[in-house]
Amino acid sequence: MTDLPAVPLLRLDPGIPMPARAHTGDAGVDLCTTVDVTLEPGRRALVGTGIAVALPVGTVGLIHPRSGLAAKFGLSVVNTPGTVDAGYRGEIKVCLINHDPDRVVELRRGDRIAQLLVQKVELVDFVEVDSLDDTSRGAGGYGSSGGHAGLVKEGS
Ligand SMILES: O=c1ccn([C@H]2C[C@H](O)[C@@H](COP(=O)(O)OP(=O)(O)OP(=O)(O)O)O2)c(=O)[nH]1
Ligand SMILES: [Mg+2]
Repeated sequence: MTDLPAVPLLRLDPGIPMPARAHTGDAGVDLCTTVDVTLEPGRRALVGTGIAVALPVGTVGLIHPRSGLAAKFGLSVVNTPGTVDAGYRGEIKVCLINHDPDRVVELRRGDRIAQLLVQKVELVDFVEVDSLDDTSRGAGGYGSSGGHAGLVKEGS
């Protein structure tokens, strides 16, 4: 399903299973926490996954939240998606955050807490210039195309 060779993966914690896809064709492999974590509302924690990888140059690992945990418990990743550089050989870690305003999130060692996607990435160079070409968007951004009126109620 890919023209890339299998990615070398070191299991730093033998008690944690190989990352795996829940279903054939899934974009990501699930990552587990190596530690129990209790996250009070609004709190975050950096947790280990027990794995290290050697991604091919020209690819990047992206750490995404799991949608089920996000929808059910408000659990997400602070820096989503986390960036795992091809040259990184340390343990992949995940900076989890509890976005739920009221409920504590309790995670146990071995729970699947996030997912790792591997994508090809262009390693472009940058060249300094004096001006940029004209486009219809120009410098417009951050809502310049409209569509936000009425989304926020007066006084909120
Ligand atoms: O969710 C993440 C994000 C990053 N990393 C590791 C792999 C990545 O290659 C390295 C550096 O990440 P990043 O470049 O996002 O962090 P930084 O704050 O810029 O650190 P550095 O100065 O080390 O680049 O940390 C993780 O294990 N998990
Ligand atoms: Mg960096």
